[in-house]
Amino acid sequence: MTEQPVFLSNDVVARPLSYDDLIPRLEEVLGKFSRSDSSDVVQPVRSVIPIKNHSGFLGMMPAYIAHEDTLCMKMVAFYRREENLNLPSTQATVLLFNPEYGNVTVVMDGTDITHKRTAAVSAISAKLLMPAQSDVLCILGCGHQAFSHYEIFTQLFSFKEVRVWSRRLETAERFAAGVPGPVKVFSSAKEAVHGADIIVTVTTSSEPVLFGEWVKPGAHVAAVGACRPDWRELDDVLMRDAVIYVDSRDGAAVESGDIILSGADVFAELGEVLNGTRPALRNKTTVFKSLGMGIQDAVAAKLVFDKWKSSQ
Ligand SMILES: NC(=O)C1=CN([C@@H]2O[C@H](COP(=O)(O)OP(=O)(O)OC[C@H]3O[C@@H](n4cnc5c(N)ncnc54)[C@H](O)[C@@H]3O)[C@@H](O)[C@H]2O)C=CC1
Ligand SMILES: O=C([O-])C1=[NH+]CCC1
Repeated sequence: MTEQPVFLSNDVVARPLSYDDLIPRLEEVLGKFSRSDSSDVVQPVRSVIPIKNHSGFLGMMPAYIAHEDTLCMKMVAFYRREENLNLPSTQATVLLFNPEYGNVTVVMDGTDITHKRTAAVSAISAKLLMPAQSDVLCILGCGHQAFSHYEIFTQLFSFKEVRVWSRRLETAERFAAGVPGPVKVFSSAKEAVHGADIIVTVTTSSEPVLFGEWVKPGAHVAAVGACRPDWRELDDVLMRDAVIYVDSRDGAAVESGDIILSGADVFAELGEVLNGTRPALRNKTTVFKSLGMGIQDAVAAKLVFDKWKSSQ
C-alpha cells in the first residue's frame, strides 16, 4: 500500500496497446455507461479550466469502473497551436489508483492512450453507422489523431480510396508520405469530401471545416475535434440534416459547440446503440460527435498496466 507509484513512459505504454484488445473493452464500457440503471460506471463530465495566458485548457477526467475495480484520472492539456510551432496540441498523463486504499499505483504517459482510444471509438461508430458499402474514407486534418484514425480505419475496413486534406498542403503531403498505404492528397476540403462514404474530422479548428452541402447523403461523419462549447468543426446544415450520435449526452450538452450552437438534437449515445436500446440509422446521414471520456482512458490504462505487470 505504501509502495511508490510506477512510472510508464510513452514508449512502454504504446507497445502493448493494440486495437484488437481495446475495441471490445471500449464497447463494453460504453454500453455500461449508457445503461441508466447501471451504477457500475461512474464518470462525471470533464472539468476544464482555461489556461488564460497561453490559450490552452487543462481537463480533468476521473472515472471509476466497479466491475474491473479500476479507478483512474486523466489530466489532459490541449491548445490550438499554429502548425509551424511543431508542438503537440494535446498532452496527457494518466493515474491509476488502488481503489481499496486510494493510493496512486501507476503514473503513465497518456499520449498514445489518447490517440488510440479516440480512434478506436470513432471506428466503433463507423462499424455501427457507416454505409454498408463504404469505399471512400476522407480525413480532414493531418495531425496525430489523423495518423491513429488512418491506422485503425485501414486495419478494420477495406477502402478503395483514402483521401486527406489539411489546412496546409505540405502537412497533408507529409501525412501521405508517412503512412503505409496509398493516400490521395487534396488542396480543397470540399473536393476531398465529394462522394466520400465516411469522413473523419480531426482538426484543431474552432470554425466549421465540413459543410452539410458537401456531404453525400447517407455518409457517416466521425467528428473528433471542437471540444469547447464555442468551437465548431461542422456547420449548421450538417448538424440539422444528420442524425446525431454522441459518446455522452451530458458531455455533449456542456462541451460541444457543434451541438450547442446549432441547437441539434442528440439521437443517441453510442452505448445505447451497442446496448440495442436505440437504432443505428445506417441509411441516413449520421454524425458521431466525439468528445472523449474518462472511462475510455480507464479501460486503456488498465489494459496497459495489466500487460506491463504480466511482462515483469
Ligand atoms: N474526441 C476526443 O476524444 C479527442 C479529441 N481530440 C481533438 O482532436 C483534434 C485533433 O487533435 P490532434 O490530431 O492531436 O492535433 P494536431 O495538432 O496533431 O493536428 C491538428 C490538425 O488540425 C489542422 N488544423 C489546425 N487548425 C486548423 C484550421 N483552422 N482549419 C483546418 N485545419 C486546421 C492542422 O493542420 C493539423 O493537421 C483536436 O481538436 C483535439 O482537441 C484530441 C483527443 C481526444
Ligand atoms: O478526451 C480527450 O482526451 C480530449 N478530448 C478533447 C481534447 C482531449
